[in-house]
Amino acid sequence: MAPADTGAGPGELADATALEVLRRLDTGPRGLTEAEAEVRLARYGENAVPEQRPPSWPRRFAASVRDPFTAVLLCLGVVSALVSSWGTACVITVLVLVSCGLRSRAEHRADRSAAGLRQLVATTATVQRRAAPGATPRLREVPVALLVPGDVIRLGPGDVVPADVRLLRAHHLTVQQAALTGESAAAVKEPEPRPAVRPLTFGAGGDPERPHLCFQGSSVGSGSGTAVVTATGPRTLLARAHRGRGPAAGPRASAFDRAVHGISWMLVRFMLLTPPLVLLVNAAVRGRGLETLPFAVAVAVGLTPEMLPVVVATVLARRAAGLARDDRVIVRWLPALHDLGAMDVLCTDKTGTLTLDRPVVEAAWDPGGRPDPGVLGWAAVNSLWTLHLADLPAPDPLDEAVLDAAGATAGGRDAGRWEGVAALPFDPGRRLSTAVVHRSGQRARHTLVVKGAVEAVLERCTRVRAAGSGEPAAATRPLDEAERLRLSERAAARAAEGLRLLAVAVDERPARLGGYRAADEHGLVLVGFVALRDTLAPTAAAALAGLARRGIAVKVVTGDHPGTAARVCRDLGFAPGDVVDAGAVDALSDTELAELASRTAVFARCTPEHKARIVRALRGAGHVTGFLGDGVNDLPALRASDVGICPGDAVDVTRDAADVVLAAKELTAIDHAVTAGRRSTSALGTYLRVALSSNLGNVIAMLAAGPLLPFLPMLPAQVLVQNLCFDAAQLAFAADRPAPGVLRRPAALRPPDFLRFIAVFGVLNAAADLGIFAVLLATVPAVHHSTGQAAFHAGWFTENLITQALVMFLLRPGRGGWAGTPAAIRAASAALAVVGVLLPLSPLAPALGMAALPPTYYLLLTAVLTLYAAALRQRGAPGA
Ligand SMILES: Nc1ncnc2c1ncn2[C@@H]1O[C@H](COP(=O)(O)OP(=O)(O)OP(=O)(O)O)[C@@H](O)[C@H]1O
Ligand SMILES: [Mg+2]
Repeated sequence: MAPADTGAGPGELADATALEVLRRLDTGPRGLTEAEAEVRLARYGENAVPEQRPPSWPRRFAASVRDPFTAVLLCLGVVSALVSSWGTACVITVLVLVSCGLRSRAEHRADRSAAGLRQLVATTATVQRRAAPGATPRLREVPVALLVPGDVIRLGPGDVVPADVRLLRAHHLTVQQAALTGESAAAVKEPEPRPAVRPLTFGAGGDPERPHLCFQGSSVGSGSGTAVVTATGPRTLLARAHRGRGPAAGPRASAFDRAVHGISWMLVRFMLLTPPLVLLVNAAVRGRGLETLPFAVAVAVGLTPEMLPVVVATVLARRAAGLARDDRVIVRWLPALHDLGAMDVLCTDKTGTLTLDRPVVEAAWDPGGRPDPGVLGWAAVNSLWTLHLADLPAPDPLDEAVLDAAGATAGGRDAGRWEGVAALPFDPGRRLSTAVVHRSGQRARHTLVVKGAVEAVLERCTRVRAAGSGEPAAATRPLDEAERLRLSERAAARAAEGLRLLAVAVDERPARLGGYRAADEHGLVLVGFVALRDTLAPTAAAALAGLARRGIAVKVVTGDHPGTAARVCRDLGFAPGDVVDAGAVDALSDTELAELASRTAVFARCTPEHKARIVRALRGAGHVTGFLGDGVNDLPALRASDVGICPGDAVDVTRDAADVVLAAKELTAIDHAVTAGRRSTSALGTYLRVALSSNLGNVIAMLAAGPLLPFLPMLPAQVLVQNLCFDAAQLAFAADRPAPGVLRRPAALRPPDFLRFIAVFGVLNAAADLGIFAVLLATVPAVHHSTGQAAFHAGWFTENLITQALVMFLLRPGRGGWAGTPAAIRAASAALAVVGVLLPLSPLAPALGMAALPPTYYLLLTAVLTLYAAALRQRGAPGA
């Protein structure tokens, strides 16, 4: 029988019972058979997540047209068409088309080079399927794309909900649904439907506020659940919310966006001001009317760095493609590359990032510090039953290590004689996990078995087990403050050896019917400690050293014990200084925290919120802050950072939120990513400085020429041809290779720095132009007649192109000059100079309104250019 058509999503199933939903989907709690899943896949298609689909060509093109420069160019085009200045309108149209085309192509290329890698780190879902109708169901990881309606899946901490689902079972499940609702607080989910509290604003797609429904794109924060898939692919709520919208914007407004927007809007204002200003000056001084409008528009076009979007996209895309190819680093959206280059602080988590998170149990002791395998037995009871009862898709590495080690011991075998009643799975806020169990056949008494961070467990204990591994109630004594202190000092001493410590406590109570909550974790009896050793990530030490060389301050922010954190840092050759316990930061204001954070290298015992708050404080203090982490507890900090980085084996939600994924797991790849970021920023900065200062110089010269000359200094067509030549030559900056010195410090695009630079060199450029005006007025015969004016125009055209060619290599930072300039830029600037000299002498000259110049002009031009080059050298380029 075919399942009910799930095209309508869970809307009509919203209030149905779990059984009813399973029946309508023609499935059962044991899941589908592989054969049935295949049939359904053919029928419903793949379960593609909307934002992972690459945008189509028309969409990409449309997105590039929305750029402010393109928009202003189009406005100028419309103005030109209105005054029938068809030549200008055509040139503008060509500029827009070429710019958008080149930009789309660059982005498409970068996408393609990362696509292969994205497959490597693609998310999977844990699905329960059967080989044949009679077979037992097996849990299996399948690519998210292969899920079909009716599949039964497991959800655990760190999972991204892969499709729209209806819960069948849940244990303390919380999900974050920001992707759908924008609400960042976690929502509690449970299988019992509650009637809608408000009308279904989400139409037939279902309502994220319903507790028994989870939706594609949400992330599991804590707890676990089993659910049946109700809608996949284009039928999910997320897909429907996406429909009709362009590709999803980047995760947040980054430092790059702010910089580029700052610069863009500054220029757009200039450009909009230019035409009225040119008209006004010409009308006031020379009494010219609207006939100067085409010229005014051409000047505004000349000021526009219309190739900026292309150069940005090409530079970033080229670097991103290089990183994907050579270092297997995926830059999920291009502006993150600039932020990597600008990053001056990197906060990193410890477990799973600097260490491998494959701990091995090293010892277990009773509270007196004597070896005691019985403690491990209790820890194993906790691990086994939290795992079983909470339906976790995969065990936590700590639990896995405990179970591995206990398997061989008597305590471990003993674990099987208990039966589970309830479980409160681990969450990084509580730092505990609890299993409630009873002995086989003895249902009247429940035993709470708690394990977790030493301080978290100790503060919930009131008694200590005296000795031996017998029943918890056998021989206990009260736990007073002095003993609590002694126990935590002993634990701290072991942590300082680099061990990860867990405290284990139990309590026996009369059985009860109601469920258990975190509030029940009190009045416990401490039974002892389990110590685990984690291995350092092989590339972590080299990566930390590399970051220090790049001028990036590293801060370790971990949920682990201060002692363990300090030791791991020392083993990695990183000085921990005074480790701050994150509990102490709660009382601090944001400014106090920022001050503390700037001089602290290690924060321990951080909750996920602490990690995020530290990142926000550093950003607030003006640092471009990166965050490197792999776990669910890193998610808020990753989102709060300027650039979120995660290793390739991070949990799904973290990978989903990161801007940069290190697919090869090698942390040293961060160094290459940072270098790539700084290189691209340097190339963009050079392009902007060169393009803007010469454009500004030309505009100043044209404005000055209005009152000085009885004729226009250049015809509109000439302004546009010159502009096209500049644009073509400046595309070479996409290939810029900055000097090594540039890579030693964080590099960012800062609008105020640009303004200062552009103002100085713009004026210098205008001075050279005015110099050449004087030369031309002195050397060109009959300058008041049309032939003389054609020669004048040619003279300025030649000078403009050569000065532009000069700045292309004189204004590069670091080792500038001819020898230190990449071949592509040398070739482009030489070509520009050649065109500048030859075009006025070529057969094309009359068509463009230019005429040949007298030889004395060339002599004097050489003098002006020499002076100009000397001035450029003297002012020096930035970063030299
Ligand atoms: N499965 C677990 N059961 C009980 N306690 C746990 C479990 N996992 C971790 N803990 C305890 O909770 C503490 C905090 O864990 P959390 O996951 O927040 O950080 P972490 O893994 O120690 O470090 P990092 O933040 O560097 O990843 C751990 O140091 C450990 O003492
Ligand atoms: Mg971690």
